[in-house]
Amino acid sequence: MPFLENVLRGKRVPRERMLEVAEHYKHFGGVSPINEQNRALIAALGEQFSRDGIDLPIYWGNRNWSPLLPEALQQIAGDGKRRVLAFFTSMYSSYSGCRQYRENIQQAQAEVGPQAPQVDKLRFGFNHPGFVGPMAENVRASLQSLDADVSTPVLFTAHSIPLAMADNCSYQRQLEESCRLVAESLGLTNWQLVYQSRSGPPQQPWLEPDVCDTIAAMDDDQKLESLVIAPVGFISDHMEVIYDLDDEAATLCRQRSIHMARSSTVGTHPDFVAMIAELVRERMTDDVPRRALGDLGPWHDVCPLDCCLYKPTRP
Ligand SMILES: CC1=C(CCC(=O)O)c2cc3nc(cc4[nH]c(cc5[nH]c(cc1n2)c(C)c5CCC(=O)O)c(CCC(=O)O)c4C)C(CCC(=O)O)=C3C
Ligand SMILES: [Fe+2]
Repeated sequence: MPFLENVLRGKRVPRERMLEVAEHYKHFGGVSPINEQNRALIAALGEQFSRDGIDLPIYWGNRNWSPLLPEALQQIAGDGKRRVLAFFTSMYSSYSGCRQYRENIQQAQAEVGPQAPQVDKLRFGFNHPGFVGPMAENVRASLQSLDADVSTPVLFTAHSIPLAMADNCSYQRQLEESCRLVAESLGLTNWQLVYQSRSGPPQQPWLEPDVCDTIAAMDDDQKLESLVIAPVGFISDHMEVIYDLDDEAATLCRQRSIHMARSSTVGTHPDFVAMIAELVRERMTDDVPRRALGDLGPWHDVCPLDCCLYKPTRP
């Protein structure tokens, strides 16, 4: 509950929703797997840095639970470091995944005071071969586990956000691009981007369609035999994946006798870990090419002033 209170402070999300989500966490002993997953990613990245000859320490700061961002910046300052590169654990631009983290960093810098390091964020990786490649590999593995071919429906999922948030960022455009790149690399013929984990009040419009609504509609329309759900909007199998997909969506599929396979997120896939190191190297020297697949090109290093603006309307 204290974690959820932090997440939702000042947000337009009903209290009943918070209590409902607390139940999701209680299914897993009241603990999110995300901290453990971030520890694993940091360990893998440390090994990658050694292999790549990148002699930099790695720190970790969360927005809503310890280890918190101000503690991390304090530690960095205490170690005498003046400049930091920040990897955000989201591949996409939105207020939640971009601007809010930048605001959190500024607040943490203010807390630490004049000794606080300068922080530069790395570009988003939604169209990087080190993200698209592993995602495609995981979708292929799901198809194989179902003994299914490329005409099997694949639902790519991402966290829904309020339309008022989506209007001021490139979230949907980047997601569509990731999905298209994964789909084209595998030759998928029946895929769609849908959304999950919406949490606002019903009268507030959020990105649609919802994953479960889509499964029900597709199955009503034309009986579904098998289905792949690929959570392209996340980088680890945290609560939104293991509850909202592996429990809720999986239950719906079981009730309707649909064979469903949920693709793994990229997690600590070696190519993804190597991507993070590459994004770091890009910013250390001028001779590292900025790799990006598809039409949108490498995303910006420095956010423009109006990047991912969002003024939540209070209830
Ligand atoms: C875009 C996006 C990502 C993807 C990008 C990224 O990864 O950053 C993401 C990831 C995550 N969201 C997470 C958890 C939660 N998100 C909530 C609520 C919200 N998420 C939002 C957006 C996003 N969320 C929004 C617009 C809200 C409404 C409140 C607000 O405007 O801020 C709530 C409150 C309860 C609820 O209503 O669901 C919880 C508990 C966890 C941790 C899971 C774990 O613990 O394992 C992760 C990785
Ligand atoms: Fe969230």
